[in-house]
Amino acid sequence: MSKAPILSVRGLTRTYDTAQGGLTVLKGVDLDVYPGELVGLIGPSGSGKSSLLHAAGLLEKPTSGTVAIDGEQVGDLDERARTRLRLGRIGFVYQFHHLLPEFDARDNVALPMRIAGVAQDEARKRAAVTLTALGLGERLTHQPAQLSGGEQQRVAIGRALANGPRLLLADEPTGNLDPTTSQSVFESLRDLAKTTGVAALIATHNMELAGHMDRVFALKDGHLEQREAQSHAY
Ligand SMILES: Nc1ncnc2c1ncn2[C@@H]1O[C@H](COP(=O)(O)OP(=O)(O)OP(=O)(O)O)[C@@H](O)[C@H]1O
Repeated sequence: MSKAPILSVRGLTRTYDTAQGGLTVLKGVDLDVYPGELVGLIGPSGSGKSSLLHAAGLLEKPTSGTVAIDGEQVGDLDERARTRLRLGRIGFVYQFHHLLPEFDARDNVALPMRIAGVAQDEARKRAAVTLTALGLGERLTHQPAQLSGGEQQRVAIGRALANGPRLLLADEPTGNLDPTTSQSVFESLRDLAKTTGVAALIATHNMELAGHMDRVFALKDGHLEQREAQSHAY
């Protein structure tokens, strides 16, 4: 691939202190994710997928190794700079959407823009455009409880993309959805990655979805092993 990677991880290790001593879950992970690319991260429960996402998303510092976002090494940044980078350049999608129940769909998506300093009218306008692209143009003023699970997860994707991030990190984004809904939420995510050029790293237990990503890596004994993405059209 000719373009520079958006996420570049080198020699990443992560050891947790536990009552039984140090538990090393990542033992030297190298990974590049490129613009517009969807990379699947698979592995059994406890293999370290979330640990890798948290380090890549600057939520936690690795024990050793480096993380670069858009070529910028983040290891030496102070907490304030990391927070700014996270807000502006990284979007997160979780298994459970964590939407604010008292906010409607549009305001949930507008919120990260408001935090980044965008005026309310403008933030709402942009949120409406994003939600319309996600097929929710008719649901802008619905609160999360008035939306289906798949719709809620689409709002969560819209919120993750609100500030035009370069990197999207998703932890089981379709984990609590039925297969058909899960497929259509994944397709929305894939379309957005392709149109916006965001680089996406997606942890999943769903092998069917993993097969539709551009590349797939399995975490095994603390290391990444590339797997063949058996891509076939839906
Ligand atoms: N803060 C922590 N302190 C101690 N151990 C931890 C901590 N966080 C995670 N672990 C352990 O590290 C291992 C990897 O956890 P992680 O959440 O990264 O796995 P995962 O692959 O995302 O699992 P799952 O698919 O179940 O979400 C697990 O054995 C977990 O118990």
